[in-house]
Amino acid sequence: MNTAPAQATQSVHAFTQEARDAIYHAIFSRRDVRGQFLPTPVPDEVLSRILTAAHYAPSVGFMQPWNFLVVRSPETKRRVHDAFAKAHAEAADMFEGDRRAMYQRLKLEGIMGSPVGICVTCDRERSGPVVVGRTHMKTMDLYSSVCAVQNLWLAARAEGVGVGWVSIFHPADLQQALGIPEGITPIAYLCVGYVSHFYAKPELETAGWLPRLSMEELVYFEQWGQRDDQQPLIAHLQRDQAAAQQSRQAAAA
Ligand SMILES: Cc1cc2c(cc1C)N(C[C@H](O)[C@H](O)[C@H](O)COP(=O)(O)O)c1[nH]c(=O)[nH]c(=O)c1N2
Repeated sequence: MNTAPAQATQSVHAFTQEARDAIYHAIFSRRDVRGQFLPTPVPDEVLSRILTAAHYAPSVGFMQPWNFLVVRSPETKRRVHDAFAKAHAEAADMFEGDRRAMYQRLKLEGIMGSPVGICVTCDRERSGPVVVGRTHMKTMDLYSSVCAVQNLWLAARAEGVGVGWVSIFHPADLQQALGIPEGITPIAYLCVGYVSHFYAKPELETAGWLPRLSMEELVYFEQWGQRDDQQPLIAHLQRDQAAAQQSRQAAAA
């Protein structure tokens, strides 16, 4: 992907081309990993870098509402897996016909197979009831913890470590499995570990569950729903999405 802006608009603050390429490479080759985990332990120095990256995420009112609960024991993982299995069986019944059969064939977790689990949480009371930026949109603290997850996910990809997000739980069951008190919201249970390979495409895309959407369908101008193919931005988006597709294939090869 040609990530370099035209020379005239190059910011003096921009990273070098090599550094920018590395960032985009992490973004486009990051995958949700469910099944290719290796038993190789993730060294603490690597885990520490990944968790520190998570902690440097943006947060509403600088609330930093997250905690990171590291799970290594098979007994704890088993409890988490039991909670998943219950919700997963219920989830299958929510899909109809062919979709149900297809859902049942999907692998949607790597809880026992990954060496480390990390539960990212949100403490909604962390900095008191009135938070800068959360005064009117109350879920901003939850989104902040999600930002931490994304930082963690990208840092892990750069370290060659796979991450798989599991969200098929009754939250109360996950809380019970991990001893998380009622006032703390579980945001993500992440399966973390080295992998044999990263797939080029999302597994749900490969399975035919859903395709990747085109950028030009998603970008509106001035008013909701207003598309404009004549905007020069659209041609750039088409080129960059095509390049992103190619770069992920090259990365997988
Ligand atoms: C909030 C949230 C929750 C979940 C996910 C993601 C996110 C953002 N994903 C992963 C999801 O299926 C995956 O990101 C998409 O299919 C796109 O694939 P890549 O992440 O690009 O590989 C996910 N995957 C899975 O196997 N079991 C799950 O329960 C979940 N839950």
